[in-house]
Amino acid sequence: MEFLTNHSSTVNSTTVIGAIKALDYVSLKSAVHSLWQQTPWWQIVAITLAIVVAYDQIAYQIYKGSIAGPRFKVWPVIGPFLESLDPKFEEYQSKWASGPLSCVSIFHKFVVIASTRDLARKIFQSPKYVKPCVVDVAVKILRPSNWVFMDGKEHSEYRKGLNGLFTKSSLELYLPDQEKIMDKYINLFADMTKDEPSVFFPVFREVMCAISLKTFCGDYITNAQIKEIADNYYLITAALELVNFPIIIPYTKTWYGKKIADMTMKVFEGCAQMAKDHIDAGGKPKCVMDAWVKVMKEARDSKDKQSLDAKILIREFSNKEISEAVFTFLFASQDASSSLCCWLFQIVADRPDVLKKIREEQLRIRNGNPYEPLTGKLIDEMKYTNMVVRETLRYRPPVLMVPHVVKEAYPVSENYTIPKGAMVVPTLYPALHDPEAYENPDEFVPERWEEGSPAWAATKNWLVFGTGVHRCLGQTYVLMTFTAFIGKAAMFLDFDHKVTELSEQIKVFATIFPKDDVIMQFRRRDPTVVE
Ligand code: HEM
Repeated sequence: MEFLTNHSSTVNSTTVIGAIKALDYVSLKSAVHSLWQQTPWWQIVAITLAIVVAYDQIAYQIYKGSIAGPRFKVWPVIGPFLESLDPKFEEYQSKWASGPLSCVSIFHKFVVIASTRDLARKIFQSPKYVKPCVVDVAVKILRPSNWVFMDGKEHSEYRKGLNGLFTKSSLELYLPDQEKIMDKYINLFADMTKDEPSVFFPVFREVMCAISLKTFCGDYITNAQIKEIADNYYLITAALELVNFPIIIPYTKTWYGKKIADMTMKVFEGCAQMAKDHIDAGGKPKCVMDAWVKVMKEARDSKDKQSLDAKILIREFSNKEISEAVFTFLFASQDASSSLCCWLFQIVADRPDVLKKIREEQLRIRNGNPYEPLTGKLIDEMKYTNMVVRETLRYRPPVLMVPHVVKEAYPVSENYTIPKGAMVVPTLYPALHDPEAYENPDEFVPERWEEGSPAWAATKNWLVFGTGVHRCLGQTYVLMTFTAFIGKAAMFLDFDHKVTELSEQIKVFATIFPKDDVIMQFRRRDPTVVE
């Protein structure tokens, strides 16, 4: 009975509240309607804008909490959008110096920048909370099915299958084809600057693209295809600028970028089929595609499939899948390798003592024969040349920062939690210029990489290639290829760098480059002598 009473009283009060609500709604609706009719349009626009700006400022204050960053968003809503169109290295540096964690907000995006070694490492090693992110349009250019967009277990399984393509023993197989391209460009450098110096930024980009394409596709890719891809690759970099329109509109940067990416992947598909035919016919692997196809074949032929540790390789990959993955290798390597190439040639040219030591070493390990073909063993003996490459990577790390997206609220420090959906950017440069790890960090000193030295001991600071589950797949490749390339170039060419007031200044274009684009002249020399 009591239940019934209570029940009926509930029904009654609900009915009454419902009636009041209905009344309220009707009167509220008519009040809003008459207010709408009485208010001039410009006042409505002004009020809406004020609400948006106030919401944006309040959200910024809440997200910012105690970390460093502008007190208010000086430019409402857009934030420092205009500065981000033309990023300046010095502005990045002052941001890193402003605090271990600092922030900016551009449009709706809240970005947290981590500038200490330990915070950067922590972020790289927190796949539970973060994953690497690329600009929106990258998904369209690289295609959504691409492995680089995988996360968690799916990513690590796939990655296991790729690691073997870039081990030292695999890389040794690719050396003969790589050396052909190195020789070709060493000659070209001398020919093209016979009469006067030239700007080398575009030339170094072309060399890097050509070496990568030869490594990935061997002789399946023709010289004409290499030339076409190398000539047009900059359209892909331009399409993937940090600030870009996410929808692909015909004849815009992103449209051209996608066109070149599709064309390149089409070429790779054809190469993948040729690699399959070659390996099926019992051929030896000579390039990355061959190596991949060979492991697939081994898995197919293996009686004991479980004994293969990379289970992912047991399945067959289509030509399209291979082409998409190989495209990501090109994409990941092209800008960073071009940056390293520019700085390496400039730095060596500006330091005749370093150039001389490289030559001495190259001739010594080849027993005086500069034409000795490249092998893994020979590159292992290039200790000093390797130290020069390593020090260039430390002194001018191509990748300054690696943007990540926060998957769930991330307590990155005792006092600060990064909100879900924000971007967090671990930076690499400060760790690589940390005076505690590297004495006089702003000086170029290859000798700091002598075996057993403090620089070697500071493994935690070596963030050139990132760390954790997404660490660079190509790091051994980079050290081997560049050591071999600068070693050969030093023997066969005299380097002359035209130093300008911009040579040591840093330009940010995806990675970093000398601001004057490296003006150089090369002359052929007798490779059998040091002086
Ligand atoms: C100087 C040259 C290079 C530098 C400085 C560099 C640097 C980096 C960095 C900082 C990352 C992000 C790592 C992380 O999130 O922890 C990365 C990722 C990657 N790099 Fe490199 N890289 C270089 C060349 C290459 C080359 C030559 C290749 C391929 C042959 C390559 C393939 C990749 C791939 C596939 C990833 C993504 C790995 C994943 O998500 O699992 N990189 N690289």
